[in-house]
Amino acid sequence: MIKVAIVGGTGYTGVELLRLLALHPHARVEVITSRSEEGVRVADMYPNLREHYPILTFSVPEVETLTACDVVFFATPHGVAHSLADEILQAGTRVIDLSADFRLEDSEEWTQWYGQPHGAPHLLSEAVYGLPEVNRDVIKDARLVAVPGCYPTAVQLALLPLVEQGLADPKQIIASCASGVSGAGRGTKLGSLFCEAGENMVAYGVNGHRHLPEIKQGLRRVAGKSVNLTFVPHLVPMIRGIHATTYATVTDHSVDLQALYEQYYRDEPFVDILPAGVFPQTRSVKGANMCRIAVQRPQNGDVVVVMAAIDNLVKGASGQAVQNMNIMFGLEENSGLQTVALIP
Ligand SMILES: NC(=O)C1=CN([C@@H]2O[C@H](COP(=O)(O)OP(=O)(O)OC[C@H]3O[C@@H](n4cnc5c(N)ncnc54)[C@H](OP(=O)(O)O)[C@@H]3O)[C@@H](O)[C@H]2O)C=CC1
Ligand SMILES: CC(=O)N[C@@H](CCC(=O)OP(=O)(O)O)C(=O)O
Repeated sequence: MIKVAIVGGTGYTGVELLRLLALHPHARVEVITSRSEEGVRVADMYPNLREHYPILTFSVPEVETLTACDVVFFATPHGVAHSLADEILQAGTRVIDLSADFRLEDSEEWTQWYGQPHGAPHLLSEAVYGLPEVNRDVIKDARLVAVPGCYPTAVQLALLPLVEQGLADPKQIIASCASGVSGAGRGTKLGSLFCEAGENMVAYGVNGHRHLPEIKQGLRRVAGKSVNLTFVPHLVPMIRGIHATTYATVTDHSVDLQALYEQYYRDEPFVDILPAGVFPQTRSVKGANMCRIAVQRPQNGDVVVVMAAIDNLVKGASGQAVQNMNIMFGLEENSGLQTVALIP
């Protein structure tokens, strides 16, 4: 059994890790941290988990308690993994970070977007970007994995085949995305209140969202050159879900894009290319570690529209984190991830 510690267990991605790992055949959560709920049993805070974690209790442990585990997940705000990752890695325990601390390869760019100094720039060269569809071979041997953000997961999976094959004009790619409110985390925020977000749709970060450099970095790595991306996120009245609609100008009209996408993702357990004319719905991935994608070139014109839907807390965070753990520990990639989406 892989011994797991979760730092930040009371947040939405933390409890989603608990849900997925509860049924994982080869991993057991031994330590779960929280400063605000120290001493409270998981079973008392999250009644859906009662029978799975009857005695596990939130704690504020010494770092030695974390390093007694095989892997530590960080489900914390930016900056927390910076301060602890080095010591944990030095003790021989692996780190899977759900925050953005190790996603950008350039520490100065990170500082510019996250508004604080990078706390562990010396670890960036070994951090592996945990998008298995691109980096599976490197993830296998990684000690430190940076799990992609939710929007970056959806947008990159939507665009990878086009960009890698040089079929999208890099001068102008657009991603218009919508997120459920759980994307903002569990902390009290005015914009997450029911009366604010419950019946409303609003764009934000239009002048520059911190996921923009992450998506551009990922696309640049597969394209071998920079892409000019316009990224506009929206908050919509859902609890979970990301829907990405991406637009690109096609450079070669002779390519059968449906066939390209089916071929590109044919061996991917967690990417589903929908049949032509069927479009992804967020409810078709709710609770599941799955990205459903549709590709369409309206009226056979110059523009291709690629749509992707994920659950921000699963393929957009905790499910992808468990997928990374499975790869790092040589397990079946779908261990503990065979959940079926909830409709309605
Ligand atoms: N929500 C989402 O859809 C996604 C989130 N992410 C990223 O995952 C991370 C967690 O997100 P989410 O679960 O939504 O966040 P939440 O705000 O819901 O939870 C944050 C957790 O971190 C703990 N925490 C806060 N500050 C510290 C600290 N200084 N030291 C230790 N623990 C701390 C909190 O517990 P306590 O205060 O009790 O210690 C809480 O358990 C973030 O970096 C987020 O950006 C990534 C993809 C998707
Ligand atoms: C709705 C909402 O507020 N979403 C968050 C993104 C959540 C996420 O995936 O981001 P990180 O892991 O990079 O923090 C936002 O726009 O900042």
